[in-house]
Amino acid sequence: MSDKRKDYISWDEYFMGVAKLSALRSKDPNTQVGACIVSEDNKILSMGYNGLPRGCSDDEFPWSREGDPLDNKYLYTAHSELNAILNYQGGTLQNAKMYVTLFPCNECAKAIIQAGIKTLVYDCDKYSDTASVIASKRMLNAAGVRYYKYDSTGRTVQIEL
Ligand SMILES: Nc1ccn([C@H]2C[C@H](O)[C@@H](COP(=O)(O)O)O2)c(=O)n1
Ligand SMILES: [Zn+2]
Repeated sequence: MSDKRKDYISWDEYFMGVAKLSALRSKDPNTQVGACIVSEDNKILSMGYNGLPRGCSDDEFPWSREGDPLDNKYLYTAHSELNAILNYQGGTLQNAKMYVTLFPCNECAKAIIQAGIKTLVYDCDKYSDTASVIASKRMLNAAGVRYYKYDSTGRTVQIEL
């Protein structure tokens, strides 16, 4: 009898990998974010990436970061975390875990808390100094949502698409 494979990916690598793959669907030219929601028993429940709401054309709405608020992306883009929550078609996300490639903003933190998600695993935290992320952490702490940084193994995978 042969031994089992030893170099299989861990649960964290698997789910953060799915979040990273989801991010590749984003049309945002500056920051692509992906999220993957997982049940307590490691089943994938939902995924999302940042983009425009349904019916709002990727080619007609702005992707710029600057200028008049009505002419840049910020008022229009739906964040990956919110999309993952809204994409869920099942019952409840109570006690679920979210893997996300970028630390959630304050608005997504509210949705995460209200959805009953209890654990958050994030990769990048490049906006940690902003009021949005500081407020997000304040709310997650108050609500008892545990969060920790993804501990990357540095392993790379190549997938032919
Ligand atoms: N946790 C987050 C944070 C941001 N987003 C989205 C919103 C925008 O599409 C983009 C950020 O753009 P930037 O200001 O870096 O040019 O990422 C998200 O989905 N989740
Ligand atoms: Zn957000």
